[in-house]
Amino acid sequence: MRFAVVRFPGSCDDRDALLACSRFGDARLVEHYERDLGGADCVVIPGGFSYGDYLRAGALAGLSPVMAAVRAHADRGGPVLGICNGFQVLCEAGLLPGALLPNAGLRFVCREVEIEVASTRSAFTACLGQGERLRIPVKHQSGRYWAPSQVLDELERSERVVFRYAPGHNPNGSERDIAGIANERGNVVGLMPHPEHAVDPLLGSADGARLFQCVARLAVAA
Ligand SMILES: NC(=O)CC[C@H](N)C(=O)O
Repeated sequence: MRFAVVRFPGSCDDRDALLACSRFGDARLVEHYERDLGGADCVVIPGGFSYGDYLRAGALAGLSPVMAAVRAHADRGGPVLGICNGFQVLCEAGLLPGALLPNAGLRFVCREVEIEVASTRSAFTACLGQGERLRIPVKHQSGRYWAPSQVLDELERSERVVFRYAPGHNPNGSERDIAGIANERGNVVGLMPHPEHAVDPLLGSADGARLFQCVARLAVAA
């Protein structure tokens, strides 16, 4: 599998994302000004503070030239994973519904949390167990997932809530404990926790590696 990790000015987790992807395939950086993805099979939009989070986190990155290529890739059914700032970018670009608002406590949170696999109907969770718990760190100031209640109902009904914070682990006040969601086809996933920071027991957890492993395994099976 060929992974493309998209980098914007202010991205800061691109190196960890490259490391995580390189365990399961080839991984290369694609810059925000590029207009094609170099034949990548899977796109990862990493965490950080793209464009300094000016205007709203992810808003300016969502307008970058590279996002047209990401959108075309997603429209073809290609897998896209947005992590933290990447999730914010995907929401701002309209590839995922809803928005990431400032944390309920109005503080930056940086800690390990437990999340549960709420749906296996996505390219990154199809190989995981329903209800399975993963230990993964969060670090953000605008991580409170919000969408109108009809949208939340529809996300739940169509099994597009992919990850939930385990009881007592919601760090930001996200609606319905939502930690990650998917688009209708299940090929585009965004989540606030950072699987790329949890890919080795030396880091405290290797649970995050399973998302990258899953998408690579599906590609081999296809
Ligand atoms: N770790 C990150 O990706 C940070 C996300 C984001 N810019 C925030 O703090 O809200």
